[in-house]
Amino acid sequence: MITVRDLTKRYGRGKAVDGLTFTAEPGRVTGFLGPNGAGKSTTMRVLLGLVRPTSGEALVNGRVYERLARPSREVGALLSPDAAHPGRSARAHLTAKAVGAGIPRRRVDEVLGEVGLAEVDRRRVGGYSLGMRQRLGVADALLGDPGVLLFDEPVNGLDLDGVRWMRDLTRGLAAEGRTVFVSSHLMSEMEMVADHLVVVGRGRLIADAPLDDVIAAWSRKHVLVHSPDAGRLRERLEKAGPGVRVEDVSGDGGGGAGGAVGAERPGEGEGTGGEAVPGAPGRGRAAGERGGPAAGLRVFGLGAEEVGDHAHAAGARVHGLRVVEASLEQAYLELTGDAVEYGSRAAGTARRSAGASGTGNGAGAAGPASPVGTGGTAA
Ligand SMILES: Nc1ncnc2c1ncn2[C@@H]1O[C@H](COP(=O)(O)OP(=O)(O)OP(=O)(O)O)[C@@H](O)[C@H]1O
Repeated sequence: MITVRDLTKRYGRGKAVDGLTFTAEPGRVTGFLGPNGAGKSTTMRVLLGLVRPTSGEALVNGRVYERLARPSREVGALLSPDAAHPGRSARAHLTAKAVGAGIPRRRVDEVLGEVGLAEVDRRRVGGYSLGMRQRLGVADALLGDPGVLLFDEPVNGLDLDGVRWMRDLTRGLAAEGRTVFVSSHLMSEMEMVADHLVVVGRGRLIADAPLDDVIAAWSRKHVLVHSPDAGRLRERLEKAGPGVRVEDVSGDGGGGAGGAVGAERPGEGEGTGGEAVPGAPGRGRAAGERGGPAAGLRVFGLGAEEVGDHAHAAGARVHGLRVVEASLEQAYLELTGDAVEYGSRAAGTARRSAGASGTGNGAGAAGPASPVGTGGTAA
């Protein structure tokens, strides 16, 4: 179990971690997600006693690292693939650590087998590929058979096989009842591996909730429709039933925390299979082909066919219509839109226009507008 309470770490004037509170429970993979510089590594380093917090605490099994009786039996960590000396063999590295920590030598053979390095255990680590060094880092973390595991960006630089292997291993460790805490800036990877997410930006908590809740609450499936007759269409849709809700895409920056639109994401939109929608927020509206500009509506609670039928019945021209699926990537961009330390201005603008403002900088974690707060889940 990991408990982080009101943790702050200051470097000079800046705060790498700023009042962070969350827990990571046994038996599940807790994804620690955030853009570069969000404070993930610093939090892990505080947990491991490598960095002293400015205030607050970070506990493993209820204790600060220095107070753990046998630390390597309680917590194992993969912080970097380069933790072992390049001149040593994997076996020598692990044996030295086992001897130092009072761990039986047979455990070295077990972990070498577990990570698939048994055949190359006497080769110098300097000749290992990144994937092999990452496996050695995992063997190191598992050596004391700890109940808590911290993996900092474990799939960075791994090929597909390595990513799959790491994913299976991570899930397997949680299935054994361990607390598995994995950092990543790759939302797609987290979607595959995490049960629960702690999302941070600029050192502050943005969300702390089960993965499915983050996706559902922040990135609801909806239909995006663009029409030069949006007013008429909106009127019609609003009468379609109590479960139907319509938001204006333009104007207020997306109508709240609801939905980023696929076309708003960097690298997406124009040119993706001809489904680009004119008038994506932040870029101004494209003029309608006939008549006035096409305005965008997000329609929650109806399918694409129904929206199309309503448009037809209302006599509203449709210039674009597509289903926006819920995805973690989309949710992540919404959540961290204002919390990106470095990033292109255009991307940041697009994200903010997707409704992230007001949820970034930690405000959303506790604010009443946030459906993915710490309140319900981090007790
Ligand atoms: N030793 C240090 N001295 C000064 N600033 C630091 C130090 N370590 C981290 N920082 C700063 O603290 C902030 C958080 O860094 P941290 O490495 O914890 O973020 P991260 O979420 O792990 O990012 P990344 O995904 O890029 O590794 C960054 O702005 C970083 O520059």
